[in-house]
Amino acid sequence: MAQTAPLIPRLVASSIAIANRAGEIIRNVMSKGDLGIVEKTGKNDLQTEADRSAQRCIITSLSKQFPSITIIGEEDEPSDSPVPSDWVVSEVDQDILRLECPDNLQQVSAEEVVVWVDPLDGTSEYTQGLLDHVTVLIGIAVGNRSVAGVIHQPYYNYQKENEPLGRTIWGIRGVGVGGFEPKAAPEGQRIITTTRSHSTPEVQATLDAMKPDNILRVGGAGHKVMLLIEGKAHAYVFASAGCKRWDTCAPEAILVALGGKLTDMHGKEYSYDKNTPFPNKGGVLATGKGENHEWYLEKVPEAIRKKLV
Ligand SMILES: O=P(O)(O)O[C@H]1[C@H](O)[C@@H](O)[C@H](OP(=O)(O)O)[C@@H](O)[C@H]1O
Ligand SMILES: [Mg+2]
Ligand SMILES: [Mg+2]
Ligand SMILES: [Mg+2]
Repeated sequence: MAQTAPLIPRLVASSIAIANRAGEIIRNVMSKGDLGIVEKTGKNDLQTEADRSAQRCIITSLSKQFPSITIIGEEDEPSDSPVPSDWVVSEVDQDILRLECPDNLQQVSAEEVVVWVDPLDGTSEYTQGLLDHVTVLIGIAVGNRSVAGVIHQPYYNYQKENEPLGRTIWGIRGVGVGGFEPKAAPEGQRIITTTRSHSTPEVQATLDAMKPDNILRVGGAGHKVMLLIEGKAHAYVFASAGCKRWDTCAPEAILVALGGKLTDMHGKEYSYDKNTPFPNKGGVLATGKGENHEWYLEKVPEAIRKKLV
């Protein structure tokens, strides 16, 4: 079966198993208690042993299984960093291989594929114990479009007894989503999710212009999109640079597979081409299925929009 399925479902099937292993590694680092925190260049921009190890697991496993694809990971890691053999995943999720693949994804070649890896999204929150903000993101692009994605939540259910710890959700444009129950956000309200640690006067002014009933300030790009697809928020609004392609590639594919949308503050979709610069300089506007994306775009103050280029 694995040999006969097209490349994109095979990549998703492998990414699910790999993201699960990365999640175990992230939990193990936390349990051992030595996070090995390094400060990177930006505000609240940290890297831990969990980010480094999870990325090694993901990139080594993906490149062994798919030697000709391009893989771009968030963390700068020496290519000869040691990778224990039990971090190299060869399992695949068999259910994904049985899915019907749409015509436009049938013939994709490995050379057209770019995989954007955020081994641990929500690192600051991880170091602060806000564990439900943490995700592992594996986004799959063909050419410049995000077409499929996997979001793993290593700490899903961590405060519940007798419930399985962690879960993995996936989405493929034109196929659908799995691993969770999609839900619409409540009618007659406007709930917006945004940054908890990178706010600016422009970010706040944009939120104010949208007159939300409630603002959910949480960490992690993956976590914020999860709030949209599980019906806890109507829009994710971040009128600032700072987010990167590996933050949005996987969430965008899952959101779009469900009928939502993710663009910059000009309404333009981001390119996920292998040569594209990493920063999402135009900000992030993501809306759930049935939301009027244009309405949110129109509310962005013009002076703020102009700065986001
Ligand atoms: O993978 P990390 O570095 O944890 O990813 C960051 C994002 O780059 C950043 O945009 C998010 O900012 P906000 O939460 O302030 O929106 C941050 O949470 C992480 O996801
Ligand atoms: Mg980071
Ligand atoms: Mg991230
Ligand atoms: Mg990260």
